[in-house]
Amino acid sequence: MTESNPLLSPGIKRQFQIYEAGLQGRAPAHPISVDELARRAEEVLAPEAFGYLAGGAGAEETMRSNREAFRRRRIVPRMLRDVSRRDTGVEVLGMRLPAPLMLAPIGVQSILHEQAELAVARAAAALGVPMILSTASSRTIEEVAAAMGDAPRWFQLYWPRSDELAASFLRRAEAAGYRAVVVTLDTYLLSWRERDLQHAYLPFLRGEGVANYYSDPVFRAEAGVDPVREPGRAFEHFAHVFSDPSRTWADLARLREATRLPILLKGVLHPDDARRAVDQGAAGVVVSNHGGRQLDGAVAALDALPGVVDAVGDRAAVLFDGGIRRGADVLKAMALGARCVLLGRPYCYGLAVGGEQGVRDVLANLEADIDLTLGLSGCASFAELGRGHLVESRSDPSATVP
Ligand SMILES: Cc1cc2nc3c(=O)[nH]c(=O)nc-3n(C[C@H](O)[C@H](O)[C@H](O)COP(=O)(O)O)c2cc1C
Ligand SMILES: O=C(O)C(=O)c1ccccc1
Repeated sequence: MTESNPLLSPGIKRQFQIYEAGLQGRAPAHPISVDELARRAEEVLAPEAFGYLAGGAGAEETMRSNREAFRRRRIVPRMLRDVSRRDTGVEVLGMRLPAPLMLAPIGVQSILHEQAELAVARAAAALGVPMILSTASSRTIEEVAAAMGDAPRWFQLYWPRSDELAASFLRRAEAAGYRAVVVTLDTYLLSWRERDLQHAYLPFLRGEGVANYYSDPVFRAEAGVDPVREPGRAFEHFAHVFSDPSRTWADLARLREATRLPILLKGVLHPDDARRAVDQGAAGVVVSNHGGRQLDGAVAALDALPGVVDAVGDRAAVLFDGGIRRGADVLKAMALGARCVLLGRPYCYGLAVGGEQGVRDVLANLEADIDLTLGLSGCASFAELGRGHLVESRSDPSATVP
């Protein structure tokens, strides 16, 4: 009955679904709280896989500060503003999204679930949430596209040492219907990750996350070996070609020439870098510190957002990731000027615990929470939201001194 009422918003529908199931004695299949879901993921995953997923660089200060920056900001809601009909939709690079949400590129998902990126792709397609597929995925560009039909998808590029290999990845992504390229800039070196070092665990060394490389004709030609017959030598070439720390802004023009797709640069934190990205033709930037997994000590992603938004203005889209866990986080990032946010670890916890259904539940719950949070802030759409809806408290009220 509640399902068919057209006046009910997605948030209210989801609440009723869950409460009505409760009347029939059925509890939600998966934890509603992302923190609880992470604890469940820790139970089902091998310790080294969970450590890889949940961990960050160094002392994990930046990872923690991503969350702390959200806690420091509080919403000041407005009253009596007729929010009976709400629209959580936004437009990103000409694409209409039901909510300001996309799936962040996350590599090597085979360490989390047997269906890996295919389960995530199906969940994303079902909910209309665009997926950004990692270069380091465990399933290929083409396999993931086939699992998505015509649902929206972007491709994340780890910019390899070889321009020919980069061009080949971009050709494959174009041919497989990916509509934009997100070039990740912050991973030209692998950071010092203490959990992974303690477990002596690196997924690639175990043959994970190399599917797009080993299936690529240019990679195979350049490696000069058949990855199936000589996995050791193929891996050596992968390690050599994966990234190039000597790259500079001057290289960007060549990358742009290699594709017709719009390019976004991910890992931008400084306003001058954002300006430079846009000056050189980027369609957007993703304000991100890689979920605190790269430079420990780096600024919290949310603290970097307003400066980048001011530098870019309306010349390009500013996307955001790092620490998004619930609707209020999405609202705060949007209030500071993000066009939309990328969700990282939470959907992977859902994948680990419940496969495709686990990811669907995470997304449906978050979309519901976004709808209700927008309404309770006194806004009928994100166009009504601005910096005036936030205050910053001087210190984190829940911070603890260890
Ligand atoms: C296990 C793991 C793998 C990741 N792999 C990639 C990747 O292949 N490419 C990329 O651009 N970012 C990658 N990231 C970073 C995410 O895209 C994103 O920036 C980050 O997870 C956002 O923070 P959150 O997890 O707090 O939401 C990875 C993150 C995690 C946790
Ligand atoms: O682990 C990561 O954070 C990450 O970005 C990555 C890098 C290379 C391959 C797979 C994932």
